[in-house]
Amino acid sequence: MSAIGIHIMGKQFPARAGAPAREIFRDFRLDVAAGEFLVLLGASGLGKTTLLNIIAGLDAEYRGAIRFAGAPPRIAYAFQSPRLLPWRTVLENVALVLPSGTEGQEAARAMLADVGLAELADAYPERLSLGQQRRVALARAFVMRPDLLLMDEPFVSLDTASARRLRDLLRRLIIQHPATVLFVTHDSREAAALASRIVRLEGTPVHIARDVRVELGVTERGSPARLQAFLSDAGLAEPEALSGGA
Ligand SMILES: Nc1ncnc2c1ncn2[C@@H]1O[C@H](COP(=O)(O)OP(=O)(O)OP(=O)(O)O)[C@@H](O)[C@H]1O
Repeated sequence: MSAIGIHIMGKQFPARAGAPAREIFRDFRLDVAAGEFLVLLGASGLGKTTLLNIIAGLDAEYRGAIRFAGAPPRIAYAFQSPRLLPWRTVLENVALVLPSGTEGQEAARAMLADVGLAELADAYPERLSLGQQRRVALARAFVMRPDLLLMDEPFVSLDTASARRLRDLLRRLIIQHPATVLFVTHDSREAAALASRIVRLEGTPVHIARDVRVELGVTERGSPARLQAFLSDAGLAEPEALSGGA
């Protein structure tokens, strides 16, 4: 697990294709405690993916620093789309992130069983539904035993029931394999269903509008009415219904 200190003094994107230059972050600070399940909630286009990319080390074009307590963490990143390699089987897609050899294959097979896909190990991704592909992406993230798990809207575009099943699966996986999680979504009910802490981001440049601890039990997290009540009390309620709601 991993404690993280984020300080982005400046991050801009230059003008492109008619869009003006944009300052995404200016003197932005966020500390994340080890073992926290932190959901970053915010509207589309705000800079949430940019923040994950900076933390992951994929985007180094910013001023500031990301500090990790202790040894550099093992980071897994679940992207918005599952990003499976179509020419590799499901098993190979999961084993890809592990050293080659029998042990890796066995670990990948066990993780596929954990996400309920043992029978599809030898299938190719094109045969899988979007929900199944997202399960493979979860397996690929967890099989490397990450200290820090970055998740960028990993359940977007799923129907309500599939999104709920995947959230239940994610909660179970986190209990089995504890990690610090930074999870991006624009869906406040999804945030309340999963988070130990919700940080709502707003504005350009981005600032923290709300920073709320979530202390709901498993039963409460499964109740849309209870989640809605929590969100209203916390000042996080959305005016409109959102896709993939809890
Ligand atoms: N490489 C780039 N060059 C120029 N602008 C970019 C680039 N990447 C992102 N942007 C712009 O920066 C802003 C933030 O993008 P980002 O993808 O981080 O937002 P987001 O909050 O994750 O949105 P979404 O929920 O839609 O994914 C957007 O306006 C986007 O168009």
